[in-house]
Amino acid sequence: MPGAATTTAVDSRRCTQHAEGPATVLAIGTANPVNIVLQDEFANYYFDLTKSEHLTELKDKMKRICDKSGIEKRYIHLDEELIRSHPEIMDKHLPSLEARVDIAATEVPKLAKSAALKAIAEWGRPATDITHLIFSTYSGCRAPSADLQLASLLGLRPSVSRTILNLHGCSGGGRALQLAKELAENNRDARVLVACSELTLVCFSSPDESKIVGHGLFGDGAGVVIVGAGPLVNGERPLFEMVAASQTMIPGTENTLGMQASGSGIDFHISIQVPTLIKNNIHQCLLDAFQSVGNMDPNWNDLFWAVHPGGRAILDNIEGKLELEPSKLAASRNVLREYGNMSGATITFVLDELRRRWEKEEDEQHQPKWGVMLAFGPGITIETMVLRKPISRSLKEN
Ligand SMILES: CC(=O)CC(=O)SCCNC(=O)CCNC(=O)[C@H](O)C(C)(C)COP(=O)(O)OP(=O)(O)OC[C@H]1O[C@@H](n2cnc3c(N)ncnc32)[C@H](O)[C@@H]1OP(=O)(O)O
Repeated sequence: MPGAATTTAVDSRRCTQHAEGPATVLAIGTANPVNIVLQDEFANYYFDLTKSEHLTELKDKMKRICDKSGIEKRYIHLDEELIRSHPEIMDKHLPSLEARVDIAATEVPKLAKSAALKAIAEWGRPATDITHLIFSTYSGCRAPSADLQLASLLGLRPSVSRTILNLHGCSGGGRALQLAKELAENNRDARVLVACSELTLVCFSSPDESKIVGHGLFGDGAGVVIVGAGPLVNGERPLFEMVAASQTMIPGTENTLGMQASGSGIDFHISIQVPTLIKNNIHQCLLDAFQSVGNMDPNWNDLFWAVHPGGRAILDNIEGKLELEPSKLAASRNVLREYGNMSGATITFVLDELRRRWEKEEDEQHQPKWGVMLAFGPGITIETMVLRKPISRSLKEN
């Protein structure tokens, strides 16, 4: 009977639809715009660009922030030429959201494509083998959105299962990676392309006391990670095992970190309390994460660390609170120094930096086996993922 045959097929599919192994990161690619701004020249560059030289106190404050930021350079798509063709971006009294969204609609997926091509090349399989796409950005204000654009730019199959995450801010990368883990483990043979692409263009504005810290820290970049669970196929190489992931928010902090669309672009707010709030809550958050995998009393210095470098003070506070050796946050500090805070894309750069450091180290035996990834965003939301270095790189041939 056709009905019985269908039921049998559905039941049998339910038994076999899950992956055999844990989700793993299989490849990472990153990209930045070509325009580089040096941090020790940023105050002059920014106040000149925005014709705000007369705001001397604010400019001095920007210099102090830049000096203490731990950043050496940032990549910023917005340059003088773009501003000349869109003067409304500089004038908060003129509507500019439409112009910003128009530019971002092209540039955000384009930057993601550059990162994705590198990740796909490392992965070694055709782009048409991607089954799921998750795109995270704070620049999206239209549909169809950047996920569809990227799928077309990469020639993904029309049936690729797409999800767009919008305005998760700096925790967007962490959120997207958790979703990728769930998809990979629950859908046999799924290969999930996670793309995070961020351009400060949508929130760029002339100097303003309330946004000065963001303008002093944020940069542009895109990171792409390909995630898949076993059985891995010939050529696939696991970089990180994604052991367990969780999201939590710090109660009562809804108004401390946020973004909102306005006529003149995306407005943002970053409270001076953010580093302290993270410091006060990080220990319990980590204990919960490690207890969920049966490790009741982890030694934090035995782990490797991939922490979103939201700002130098956030890294300092985490290091101090957990009494971490200075080397533990070296990958995060290096990414902060070389790129600034690229919001949701930053965590992919940190993972990339970590694995590159491992590749250069000769003494693989003494590298930590377990690690943790942390990303922070509006809420304040903390995305945590317990990671593990893949036990074996020997793969199942097919
Ligand atoms: C958007 C998202 O989704 C998630 C994110 O990642 S949001 C970004 C998260 N990042 C942060 O919250 C920034 C963390 N802060 C820092 O890294 C550091 O405070 C800093 C680099 C900005 C300054 O370094 P510091 O060691 O604290 O120096 P400090 O001398 O205390 O501060 C320098 C100036 O910055 C000001 N400042 C620091 N944080 C500020 C904030 N959030 N807003 C406004 N001003 C701020 C201070 O008041 C001080 O001003 P004055 O010099 O006029 O007194």
